[in-house]
Amino acid sequence: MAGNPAVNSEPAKRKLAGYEFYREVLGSPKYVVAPMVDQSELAWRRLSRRYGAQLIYTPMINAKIWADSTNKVIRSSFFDLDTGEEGDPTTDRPLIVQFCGNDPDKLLKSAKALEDRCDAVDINLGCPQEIAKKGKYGAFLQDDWDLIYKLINILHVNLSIPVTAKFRVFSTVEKTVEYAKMLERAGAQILTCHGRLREQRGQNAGLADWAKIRAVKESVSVPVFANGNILFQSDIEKCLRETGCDGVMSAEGQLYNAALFSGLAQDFASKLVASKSSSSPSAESSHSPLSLALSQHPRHSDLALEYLDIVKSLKTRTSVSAIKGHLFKIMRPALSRETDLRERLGKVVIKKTGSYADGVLQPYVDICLEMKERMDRDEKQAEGKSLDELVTIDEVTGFRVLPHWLAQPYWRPPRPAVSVVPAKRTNGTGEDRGRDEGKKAKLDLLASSAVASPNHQVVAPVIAPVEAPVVTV
Ligand SMILES: Cc1cc2nc3c(=O)[nH]c(=O)nc-3n(C[C@H](O)[C@H](O)[C@H](O)COP(=O)(O)O)c2cc1C
Repeated sequence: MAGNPAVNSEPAKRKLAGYEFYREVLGSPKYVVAPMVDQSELAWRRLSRRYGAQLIYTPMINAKIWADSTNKVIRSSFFDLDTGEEGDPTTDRPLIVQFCGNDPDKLLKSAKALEDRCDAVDINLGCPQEIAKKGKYGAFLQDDWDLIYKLINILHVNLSIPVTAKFRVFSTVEKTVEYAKMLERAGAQILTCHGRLREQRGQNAGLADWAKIRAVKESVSVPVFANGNILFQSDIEKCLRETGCDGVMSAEGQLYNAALFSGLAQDFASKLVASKSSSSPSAESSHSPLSLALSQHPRHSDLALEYLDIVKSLKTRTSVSAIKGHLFKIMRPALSRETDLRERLGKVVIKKTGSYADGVLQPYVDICLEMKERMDRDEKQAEGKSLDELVTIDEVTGFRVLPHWLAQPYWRPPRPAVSVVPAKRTNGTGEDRGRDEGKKAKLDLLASSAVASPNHQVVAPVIAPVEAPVVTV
């Protein structure tokens, strides 16, 4: 049943709701890939599912543009209905399609067009960008609760599938909780709580506040996903424990390492470890630190080539900007040293239309193959050393840096300098940030995680792409 007793209007026909929907339709996903403009596209979703992602959101679709446009090219740049690949029941599910917008009728019209191609429709209430301010959507709806209620409720009542919502926190726990309850009353059947404020974006992104996420989880009865502060696998378990949430959603951490979730879902673990350890030069046991590292942090040039193979195999056209963006991020650990390859990657020009058959993507493939050759060379040179010997600690953040041939998170040097404050809670949030204890941070932060060592909280280790400004939508 659409069983939220607080909901005003009941949907026209029965559909699963809340935990029933979460379990029976979605399969109780814990490891979730975030909606990302130009980055959670079909090809990336295929790759991510191979590496343990259990639920994925599409990039946000502008409901006004979709509803107003009859142009097939424009529409298919958001979601390709023709090939049948997007939302395919066997290869692209579970899938949540995300929309942004501020007009209930247009939102409904757009969502109706895709309701048969996904498991739920999400509303983006978190985008803090200028473009969202101008268009009055995303986080800029945060001040208009009546409108938000209408946006959610019209989908709740009229769609055959559930509606969900992704939102940012307010400056107080009380207001955040009140807001989350309103979203639930309106009919949202899953809430994703991004633990940052609307103002925390770009260089000021800072840390997400897990305490607020926990308060949200405790105050609603629908499933809640926690979003923010996930760089390494160790952060995932910690986040689930400290927020009590049903799942963890990652955006940037997963973009830099598509294997962020690998091995976490049980049935997936054995498959992955088997395939990766067989190609491990050391042929160590699958429980050895090295093979563990390889399953969680595969060789990035392999991931890049695998991604390109997927792009080539699809009838759905992946945008050139998406491909380039992914390659820069995936191979980032080595691009800062292989500067000629970085330059070549930046200069590749591919036509913005047409199929990728017949070697159109060969310039990218060549760069990745060249990268692979160089990484194999470097790895060979390190043969005989244990992973522990190869791991270094970033001077500024104190985080682990794995060998440069392995996929791993990237964080830009924090601005201003890393600040550390005594932790009042152990949730690793930025809520109590303040005093700058300068270099002490470097010594304290030998943790393998994005969030804090037990006694201190890091402020501002935000991951950012090297080739483009940060987008925290
Ligand atoms: C490249 C990129 C594109 C994004 N696009 C969207 C989007 O379309 N919709 C949305 O709700 N959030 C979007 N976001 C925000 C993420 O979904 C997520 O809330 C945010 O990055 C915080 O998660 P993280 O700390 O794991 O990166 C985007 C983030 C990035 C990095």
